[in-house]
Amino acid sequence: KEKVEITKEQQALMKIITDAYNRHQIPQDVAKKLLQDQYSAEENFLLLTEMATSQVQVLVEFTKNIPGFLSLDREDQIALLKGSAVEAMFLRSAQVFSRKMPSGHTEVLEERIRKSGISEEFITPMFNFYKSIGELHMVQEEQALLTTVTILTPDRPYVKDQQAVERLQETMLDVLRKLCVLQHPQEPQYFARLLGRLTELRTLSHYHTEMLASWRMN
Ligand SMILES: COc1ccc(-c2nc3ccccc3n2[C@H](C(=O)Nc2c(C)cccc2C)C2CCCCC2)c(OC)c1
Repeated sequence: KEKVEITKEQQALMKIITDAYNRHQIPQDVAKKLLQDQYSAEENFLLLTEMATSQVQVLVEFTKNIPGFLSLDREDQIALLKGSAVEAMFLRSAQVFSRKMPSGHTEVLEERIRKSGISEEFITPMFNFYKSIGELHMVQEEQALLTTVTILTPDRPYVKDQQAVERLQETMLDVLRKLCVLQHPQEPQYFARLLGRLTELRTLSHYHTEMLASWRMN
C-alpha cells in the first residue's frame, strides 16, 4: 500500500487554485433569488443568460490564476475558455444545487428549476448530473481542481499545442488524484468516479444550445 503524499509544491498549487476559485464566485446568489420568488419563463431565460454571461467573466479571471495557463499560446487560452465555458457553467450549477440548504429548500429550488421554462426532455439528464455530483460530497479543493481539469482539456476544438495543455492538465490530475485518496480513504474508486462525471458533463453540455432554443416562452 504505497503512502500517498502531497508535496509542498502541490500543496501551494492547490491553495492558489482553491483561493482563486472561491474568490471568483458569481456575485448574486441565484439560488436565493429562485427560492424567494417565482419568475416567468421569460424572466428565467433572462436570468439564465445574465448568469451565464457573468460566469464567463468569472471563468476568465479564474483561469488567470491557474499556474501555467497564461504561459500557453494566447489563442489556445481562448480555445480552452470557449471549449469549457458551458461545462464550467453546468459544474457550477451542480455545485450550487448540491450545497447544503435548510430542509425543504432544495426541493423548492428543484421545483423552480423544473418549472423555469426548460423543456421536459432535458430536466432528467440535468438533475441526474446534479445529483451524481451531489453524491460525491466534494470538498472545495476537489471542486476547484475538477473545474481546472475541465478547463485544461487538451482536445478542445482549435487547440494547437495540445501537448502543453496535456502537461498542465496532468499536473492538476496528479494533485486531484492524491487529494481524493487522502479525503476518501475508504473509497479507492472515488477519483475514477469523479473523472466519470466529466464524461456526463460533456454529454450534458452538448444539449445546451438545444436547451436554450427549446425554452418554453408563454
Ligand atoms: C440551459 O442551461 C441551463 C444551465 C443551468 C441551469 C441551472 N441549473 C441550476 C441549478 C441550481 C441553481 C441554478 C441553476 N441554473 C440556472 C443558473 O442560473 N445557473 C447558473 C449559471 C447559468 C451560471 C453560473 C451559476 C449558475 C447557478 C437558473 C437560471 C434561471 C432559471 C432557473 C435555473 C439551467 O436550469 C434550467 C439550465
